Amino acid sequence: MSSKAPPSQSQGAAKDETSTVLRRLLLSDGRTHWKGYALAFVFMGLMGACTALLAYLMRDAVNAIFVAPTPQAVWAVSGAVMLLSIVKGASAYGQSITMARVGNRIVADNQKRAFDQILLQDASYFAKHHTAEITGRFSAGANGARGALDLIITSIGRDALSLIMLATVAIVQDPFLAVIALVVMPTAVVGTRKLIKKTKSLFTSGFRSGVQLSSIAMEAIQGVRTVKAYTLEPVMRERTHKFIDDVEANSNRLVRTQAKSSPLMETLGGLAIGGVVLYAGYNVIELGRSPGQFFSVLTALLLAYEPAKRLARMHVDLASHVMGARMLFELLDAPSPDRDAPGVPALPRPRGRVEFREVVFGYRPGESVLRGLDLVAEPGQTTALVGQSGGGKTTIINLIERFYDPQGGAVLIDDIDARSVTRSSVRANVALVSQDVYLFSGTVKDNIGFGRPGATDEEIIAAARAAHAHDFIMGFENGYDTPVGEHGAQLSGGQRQRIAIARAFLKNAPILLLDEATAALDSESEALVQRALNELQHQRTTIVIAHRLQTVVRAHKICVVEHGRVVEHGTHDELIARRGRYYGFYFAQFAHEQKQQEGAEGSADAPVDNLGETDDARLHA
Ligand SMILES: Nc1ncnc2c1ncn2[C@@H]1O[C@H](COP(=O)(O)OP(=O)(O)OP(=O)(O)O)[C@@H](O)[C@H]1O
Repeated sequence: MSSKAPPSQSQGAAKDETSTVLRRLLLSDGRTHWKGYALAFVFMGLMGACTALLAYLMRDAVNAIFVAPTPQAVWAVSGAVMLLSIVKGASAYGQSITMARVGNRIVADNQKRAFDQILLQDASYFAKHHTAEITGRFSAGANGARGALDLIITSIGRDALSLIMLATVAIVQDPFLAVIALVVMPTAVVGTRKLIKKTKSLFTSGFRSGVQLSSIAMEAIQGVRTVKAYTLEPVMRERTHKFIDDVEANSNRLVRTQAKSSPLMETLGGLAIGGVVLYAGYNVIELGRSPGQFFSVLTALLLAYEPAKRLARMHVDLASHVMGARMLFELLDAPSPDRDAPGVPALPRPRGRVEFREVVFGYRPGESVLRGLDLVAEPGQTTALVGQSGGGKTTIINLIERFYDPQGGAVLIDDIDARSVTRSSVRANVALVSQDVYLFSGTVKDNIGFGRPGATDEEIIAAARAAHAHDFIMGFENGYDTPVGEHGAQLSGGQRQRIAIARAFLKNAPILLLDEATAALDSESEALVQRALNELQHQRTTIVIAHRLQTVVRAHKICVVEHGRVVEHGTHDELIARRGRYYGFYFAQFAHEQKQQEGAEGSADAPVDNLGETDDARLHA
């Protein structure tokens, strides 16, 4: 199947797209900042007028010096030239300051809008799009919007205005000479259409390779421990260098394409000036006319050269900005699935009963992960989810947090369908502590404080004490003001966990979700974290995912989740007595741990805590 549209159609579409993007930019950011742009326009008009007057004065300057030398005239002309230059310089300053301020504001506004929109995306969006692509759109988009508006305003305000005024000077001085100048401009614009198309496609492929480059560089940096541990440096270097080369080659192609409009202008400009010299020479030498006129037109032409060149390639330069702005609009126009419908009430603080009623859910169409799952977690009790890997335990947690909504059945909190209340009110009543603790750059205090923005220092310290984190925090030289490093890199796994638990203490939500919170810790850290967790669970509805069954034997209820259903539930003793799936898991794990303790060869590599890897035959032994 060919993806290429017929040339005329695609050209039409590209033109349409450009004008749609520009219209939208002018009506949104352009309209918002019209006062700033109007001021910049005034400065640009002044600059154009000064430029034109300078060209005009060339006639009097030449005549006052060479044709009929008069000291007073020379003084007058040079004074006027100086004055005009001062006004022009001041206007140029005013114009660039105004444009920069407006431009920076547009970038800032659009980045805010884009970021807010990113936050309104749901978990599936982040699963589909790489972080580098999202951040790339975020910055390229905002800068594209600014660049496109900048270019249009300066092209019209500065270049077109200067050009018109200079053309007027040329016409006033010598209409015939002016005609030569006026022929140049439109001719120079012809032939840029192809360049525009090429620029757009190069911009898009450049953006793509840029995103790929940032993503692999980002991954290599974030996963630097794995890279070093597996001596993957050469592989990473090769992959990254290849993308860097691609980006470089693409940038060179883009510059070459955009620069192609210059030689055209260069040639035409030269021809025009040559023509003017010939005509003027004939007039002065053969017909005895004053050279002042000729110099004035020549100056006007020379001064018109740069703005004309910029105008001639404006369309080509605009193309990449338009593509950037389009990316921004695509992001801003994306649906906001994580936004609540207007008028949806908030969930009142619940007692914390969580019920899954025949819940059906899949991440991808046609692939059910939860298949009519029923589950009840009673208020104030601990309910453990155990079962094979991929059975759907984390998915259950994702649905309670409303990271996703079920496609069938309902998740109820105190008998209220979670979909009928705002997402933020559901999340405000749920605290999640998982194996991968995410710490933000900032201090220990900031990170605990995220549990409840606005909490006082005393409350933060109390939460840290409850999480058995206070002592190690006070052991740091700067105590609570110690920076945690990127992603908490300056803390140990157990310390990060306890900060996360302190955050959950501070949040004080009635529902607590623990997703294998102690799985990654050594036994010493685990004991401390477990103590903190036990205290955190007190009087809260706790749903805990655990692969290490020892950690959940005291749970009020244990549910075995398999293939998206609860296949067995009860207390540890009940399930052991039943001799079903749980019984098999438990004894297989118990036997495995004992074997490990005895130092049995070969068993150390087998996963202790991953029920999915356990042999079924052994389970039922
Ligand atoms: N974002 C996602 N997109 C598509 N499929 C997903 C996504 N997250 C999970 N899955 C799939 O859903 C199924 C259930 O995953 P889930 O993480 O809930 O299992 P789990 O019981 O928690 O497993 P484990 O014990 O290994 O953590 C798996 O088959 C997994 O591949």
